[in-house]
Amino acid sequence: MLEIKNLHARIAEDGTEIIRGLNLTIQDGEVAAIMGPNGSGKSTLSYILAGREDYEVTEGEVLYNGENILELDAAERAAKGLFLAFQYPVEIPGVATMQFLKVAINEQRKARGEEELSTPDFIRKVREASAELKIDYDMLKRPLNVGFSGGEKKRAEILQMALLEPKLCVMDETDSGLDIDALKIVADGVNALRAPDRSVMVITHYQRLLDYIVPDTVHVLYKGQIIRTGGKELAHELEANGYADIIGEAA
Ligand SMILES: Nc1ncnc2c1ncn2[C@@H]1O[C@H](COP(=O)(O)OP(=O)(O)OP(=O)(O)O)[C@@H](O)[C@H]1O
Repeated sequence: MLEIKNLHARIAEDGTEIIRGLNLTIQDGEVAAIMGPNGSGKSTLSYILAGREDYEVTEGEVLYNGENILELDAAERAAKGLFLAFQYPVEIPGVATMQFLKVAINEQRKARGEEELSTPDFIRKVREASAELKIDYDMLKRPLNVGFSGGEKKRAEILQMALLEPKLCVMDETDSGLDIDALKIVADGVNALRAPDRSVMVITHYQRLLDYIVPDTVHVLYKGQIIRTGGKELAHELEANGYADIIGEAA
C-alpha cells in the first residue's frame, strides 16, 4: 500500500513549492488514475516518488508498505519494486536497449538477493514480452530510445515495466504520442500486469486511456493537492465538463 501524507515539496533550485499538502492512498491491486490541469504537479509527484533529486520534500511522508521511501535513493526504491514510466523517456546513446534491460533486471535481482538471470533466460523473457507488446526485436539492438518514435519510446517503457515486474507502477502520460493501435497494445500490456499485489498510478489527461485501463479510483490533482477523489465515472465527468466546477467547489 502506498500512503502519501500531507506531502509538501519544492523545486530545489529556486524553492518554488509545487506539491502543497497532498494526501493520497493507493491500495495493493488498485489502479488509480491521476488527472488534473496542466502544471498542477502530476509529473512532479511522479518524480518525487521515483527519487529525483531536483525536488526537496519539506513536509509529510510517503510510506510504501509502511516504510518511508523518501529516505531511500532512487535505486533502492526501484529494488523495492517502484517503477516510473516517464512522460518523456530519456535517450541513452551508446547503450543498446538489450544491454540496458539486462543490467536493469539483474541489478534489481541482486539488490533483492536473487540470482542473476542467465543470458538464454533473459533473451527468452525479452522475446516473449516484446512479442506481446508488438515491439520489433531488432529495435532492441539499437541504443535505448535513440531515434525511437514517440510511440516506440512509450512501448519500450512498458517493455521495461513488464520485464522488471514492479510492485508499484507510476505511469506518466503513457498514452501521449500513441496511435490508436499502440494505445490498445500498451493498455493490454498494463492490464496483463494487474495483480492483487501490484498497484498502478496512471497519470493521464484523457478519459480515452481509461476506457482501456479501467481505474478503480480517479483523483484530481490541482495546485499540488488532491481536490477530488471518485470512481471511474469521475473521469467521464471531467471529460464532459472540464475542471472548472470541481476547482470552484474546492476553492
Ligand atoms: N525543475 C523545475 N523548474 C522549474 N519549474 C518546475 C520544475 N519542475 C516543475 N516545475 C513547475 O511546476 C509546475 C508543475 O509541473 P508538473 O510538470 O508537475 O505539472 P503537470 O501537472 O505534470 O503538468 P502537465 O499536465 O502540463 O504535464 C509547473 O508550473 C512547472 O513549470
